[in-house]
Amino acid sequence: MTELVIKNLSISYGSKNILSDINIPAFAPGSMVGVLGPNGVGKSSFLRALAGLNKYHGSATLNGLELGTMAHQDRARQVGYLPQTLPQGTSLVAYEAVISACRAVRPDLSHPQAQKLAETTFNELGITKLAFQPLHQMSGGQRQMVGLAQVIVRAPAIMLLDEPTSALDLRWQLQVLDVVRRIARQQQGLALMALHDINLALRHCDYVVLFGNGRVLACDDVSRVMTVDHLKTAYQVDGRIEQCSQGTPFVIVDRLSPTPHHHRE
Ligand SMILES: Nc1ncnc2c1ncn2[C@@H]1O[C@H](COP(=O)(O)OP(=O)(O)OP(=O)(O)O)[C@@H](O)[C@H]1O
Repeated sequence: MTELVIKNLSISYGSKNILSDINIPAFAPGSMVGVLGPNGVGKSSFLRALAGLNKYHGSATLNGLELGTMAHQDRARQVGYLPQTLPQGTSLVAYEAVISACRAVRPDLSHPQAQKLAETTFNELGITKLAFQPLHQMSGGQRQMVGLAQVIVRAPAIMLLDEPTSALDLRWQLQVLDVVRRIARQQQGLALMALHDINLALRHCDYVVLFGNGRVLACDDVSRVMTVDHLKTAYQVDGRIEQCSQGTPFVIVDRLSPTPHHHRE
């Protein structure tokens, strides 16, 4: 059971307000949640706040515990965060990096158990070929997948993934989102993912939180969240919401909106 409840949350840097009045009711456990919105709206800041890396006002509780003040070790166990840009990496090989991520927060596992878990995770993500490659010799996409493996082995209640597919080609985007979905379902946890590709989000998420103009424009079931108005308000584009032959909504962008809404600084 994983319950994330966000009430009157706001995030600012100094006197600069980024997001305010964020109220998000609990999502059904096992859900994939897309965090969408234009560049600079605050998606990363929001995920970082939930990960305990940015201060916030208001409340964000995980199973009743305030994320901002949770003990470091508890948060490391409960909250898995994948940053947007991963460090260049060390000369550690992927397998070692994943095992040490696991051992850091799961003293419950013996070394052989951690090894087994790392192997299973590499298999599941389809990246066994990378296991013995040093991180600093990897491509951006390969490092992104190893970073995700580090999150997955920790088996957190919530995964906060900042653009987890940004460096991945089409096939790997699907592979990664399928694995994240399976894990979220199995563990009855939550995966919150900042995504730029609206159609990828509409296809893979259960819910979408859409930020625009410093607040939540919409937070709803994926089938209802995206509207022509929201596209215009959030992204200043004119577009349409169509349905593909399999019933999934998708967005077609026709043009930039002729009368752009005020752009947030
Ligand atoms: N450490 C910081 N100090 C001051 N301002 C910051 C800091 N980090 C981010 N910002 C500002 O906060 C706003 C939100 O940034 P954030 O990275 O959260 O947006 P985003 O929605 O993730 O953007 P993108 O889609 O481009 O990654 C931006 O205006 C950015 O300039």
